[in-house]
Amino acid sequence: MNNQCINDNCQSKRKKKRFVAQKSVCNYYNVQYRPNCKVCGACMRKSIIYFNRIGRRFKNQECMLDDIHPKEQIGVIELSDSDDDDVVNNATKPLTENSNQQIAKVSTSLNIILKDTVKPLIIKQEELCKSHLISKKAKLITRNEQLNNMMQQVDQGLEQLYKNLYKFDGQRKFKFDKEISIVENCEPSDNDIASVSTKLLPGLPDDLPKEGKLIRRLLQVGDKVYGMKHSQLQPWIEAKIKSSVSDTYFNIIFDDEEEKVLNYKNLAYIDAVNHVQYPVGSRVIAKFQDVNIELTDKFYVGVIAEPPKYINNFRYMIFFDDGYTQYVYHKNIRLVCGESPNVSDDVHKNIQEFVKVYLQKYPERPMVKFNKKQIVRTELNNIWCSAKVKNLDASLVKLKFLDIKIEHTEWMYRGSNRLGPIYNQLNSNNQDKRVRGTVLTDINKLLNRPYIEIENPTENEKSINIINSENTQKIQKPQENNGVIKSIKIPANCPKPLPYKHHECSHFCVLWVHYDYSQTKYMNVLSIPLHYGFIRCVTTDEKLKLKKVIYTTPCGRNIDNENKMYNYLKLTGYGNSQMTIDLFNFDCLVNPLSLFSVPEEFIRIHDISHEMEFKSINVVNSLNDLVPNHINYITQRKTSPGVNLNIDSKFICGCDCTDDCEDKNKCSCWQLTYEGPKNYPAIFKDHDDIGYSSKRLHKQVITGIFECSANCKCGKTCLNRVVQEPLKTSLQLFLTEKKGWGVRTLTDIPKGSFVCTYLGEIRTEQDADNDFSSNWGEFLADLDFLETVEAIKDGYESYVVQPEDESEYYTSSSDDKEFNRSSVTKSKMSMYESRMLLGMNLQDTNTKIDGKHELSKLNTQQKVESKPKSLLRYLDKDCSIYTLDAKVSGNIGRYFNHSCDPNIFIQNVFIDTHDLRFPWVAYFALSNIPAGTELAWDYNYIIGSVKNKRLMCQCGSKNCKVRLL
Ligand SMILES: C[S@@+](CC[C@H](N)C(=O)[O-])C[C@H]1O[C@@H](n2cnc3c(N)ncnc32)[C@H](O)[C@@H]1O
Repeated sequence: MNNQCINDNCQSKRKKKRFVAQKSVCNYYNVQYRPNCKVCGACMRKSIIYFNRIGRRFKNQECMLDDIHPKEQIGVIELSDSDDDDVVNNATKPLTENSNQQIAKVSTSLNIILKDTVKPLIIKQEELCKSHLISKKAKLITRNEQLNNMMQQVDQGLEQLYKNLYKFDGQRKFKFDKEISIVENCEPSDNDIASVSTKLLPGLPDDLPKEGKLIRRLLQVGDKVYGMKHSQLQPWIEAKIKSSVSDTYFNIIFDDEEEKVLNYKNLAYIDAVNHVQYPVGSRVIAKFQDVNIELTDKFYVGVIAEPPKYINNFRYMIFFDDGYTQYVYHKNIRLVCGESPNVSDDVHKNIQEFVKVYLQKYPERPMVKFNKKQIVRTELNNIWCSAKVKNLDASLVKLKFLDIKIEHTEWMYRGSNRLGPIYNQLNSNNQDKRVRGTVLTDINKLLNRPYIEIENPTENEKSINIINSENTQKIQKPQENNGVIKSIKIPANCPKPLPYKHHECSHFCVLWVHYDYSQTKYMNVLSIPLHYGFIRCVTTDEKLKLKKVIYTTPCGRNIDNENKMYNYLKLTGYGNSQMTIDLFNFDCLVNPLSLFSVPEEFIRIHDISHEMEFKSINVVNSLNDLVPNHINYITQRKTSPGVNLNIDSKFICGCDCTDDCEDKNKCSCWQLTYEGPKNYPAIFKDHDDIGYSSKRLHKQVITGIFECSANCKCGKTCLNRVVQEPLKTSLQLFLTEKKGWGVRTLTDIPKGSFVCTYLGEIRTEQDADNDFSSNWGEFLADLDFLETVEAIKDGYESYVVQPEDESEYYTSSSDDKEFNRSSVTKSKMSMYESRMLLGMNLQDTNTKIDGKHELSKLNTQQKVESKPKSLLRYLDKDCSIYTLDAKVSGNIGRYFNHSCDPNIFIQNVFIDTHDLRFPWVAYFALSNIPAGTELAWDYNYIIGSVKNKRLMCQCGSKNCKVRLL
């Protein structure tokens, strides 16, 4: 039989006598009452003393709650002192009818007595307890407020500490310690011709007159002149006017006494003009310098093609009649005494058409943009050869021809149609009704191949401005940027990291923060972890003298890189509610708390997506009252009749991964992404660089990305699911001053982040072409994935073949050499097919005139040949190209404007179908993008390709190409 005291903390000896514990005693010790419960004498006394005290208070009408109560709460305070044990014991004794009546009587009179005596006491006690609790509640509220205030102070202190670590100057820029220099987006070194404009520029030469009206003086008998003694392509010789035959014809005598009657268009003044500069288009003779053939200081006839300016070292560019182009100083140029109203009528037939078109279009000049060592297909003696860029000088390029027996190097004008890119553009420049072609990807830029750009005529002025405005530059904010960068506050009641104690991490480390992505709609994406128990700070690594980002996890661990964070998330993740790695960023130039904020009054529409996107996209107009034209906002692509898009998941393969597709070698979807680049080893050198890394994309994969899909075993947190996720970036549609509507980011976007997709209606090319409402294709984007991949093949070997000095290009490994060589041979075949045609039908104008000075075809125009045939031609009839039309139906992606200095790029991604004609079109960040910046991509429009359409570019970037179309 259990003889233990019901008080767990009973101190009395085991042998001491135990009594039956009544209900009230059990209550006092918070033990459930049972008839055989026992209590020792001491513990019973203690409870009786307590109840006596309480009873007295009750009787004296004092608040019972003011007393000291046992620590454990008492379930019931029983006022009766009836002995249940007695009741149980007595229950066995039979009661007589008489005694029953007596009990009933006593009970009634007791009830009456209790009603008269105890009830008023209970009512009083109720009142007392109520006021006691009210005053206690008030005290707790005050205390709670005090604690909240203290919490706020701590938060403010922490925030200040945070700001100090960032050195946040209120205008969002970060300041760094002096010894640290962080170079972002380095310019491509002095190889790049663009860098010429930022080099230290020379001063104005003393002998260079100002611009002004050119006046030709009349020729007098006895004047010394230069005359065309032999032919237009030979040097002009000094002579004297012997007599005038008419106003325009003169009899001249050369030094060797030979006489000739020449028109004044074949005579030039003996001295350089000194009152004004020679304008572009002036007919002149100039000293031609040719180091190769030692033929210097002789005057040849030509036309001024470019005026002297900072960027060309204050020299004139001259198109000589024999086809050469050279820079010449003012002092080495003489004005021809007369010229036709159209100066091109006077030049040699070889360059006549070229000069005519050039002067008509001037100052707009398409030129090939080169980097040193690039290889470019160039015409020489009617044959297309590979030539390597040796040097650059403003508008000229020095090329060394590679696949010819006799060494040949020459300076060429970068706009010459002997250069493959210019030639191709001229030949493919059949004007169209709408924009098309390489709209989504410019292969040449991407692969660092030479490409054409229109020279910016104001470049010269710009470079002067750069020099003069140093330090004094005051950028006036355009009105469209009517917002400020604020730093958001993480609410004080958000979980904060616990002090670190040694432990193994598991999902318990983060379970308590209750992360739920569906609740994050209004948070900056990078601030999400900071709302759920993480802290992020920037510290200086004393050893490396570099700033670095450290996250403190909810369990107090410090993590300083992406890999460790990924492992942490893996260890602590639980199901689908785990955080993904793209919510974290370890770049100290990115601030997860920055938020671009515009005054409320400029917000015209709260959400242009009508809550179809996970993030609302508000429409802001700080310029006028306009709102965007209505569009049918969509979050999935639509198809128009005739487009057979099959997104049945049965037709795509899926992976079996259960590791979030972390092991790329085991994931069959990742392998699909790797497949394309295998054909282009010279372009995709580093296998690890291809595709997503921690859900970010740092480099475009032209051969496409294949994401995991509905058919895969992997879950939502898979590393190969990026573009298919709902919109995470906080975007805003706003009215720009010169480009219509545009899109800006409200938060900092780290480099490589997925921004959003470009959605529209998929239409057949023919359907889009015939639809006049599509206009010139403003909202069309050709799904030109296949064409783009084809374009990589085309000319692939010009990227690989470096026959001149192989050592520079082949890697040291002999295996690699073999690899590259075989790819050269392979691609040469296709090159042969596609390019050799171009060499045919060229006029043979490369004849020697004077035995020394070779006639070049630098500027001569060749007959237009048909475009190289594309593989697409051989594809099935049904494999036509499709177009995304976002004019009527589209998403936020349709509003992104063009910039010549873009901050986002396009990537083709396959998700719901592996039909290569139907990629998803996705935008990714090209660099870290600060909050408040407009997002813009390079439209890659081919200038002049749309009939009757001319569009000036308003992107405002330093490298603006002036024309968009
Ligand atoms: C795809 S839409 C972009 C959204 C457009 N701004 C709007 O208001 O709907 C392309 C059009 O935007 C304008 N645009 C885009 N970038 C431009 C730029 N850099 N300069 C001038 N206009 C530009 C041109 O009118 C172009 O036809």
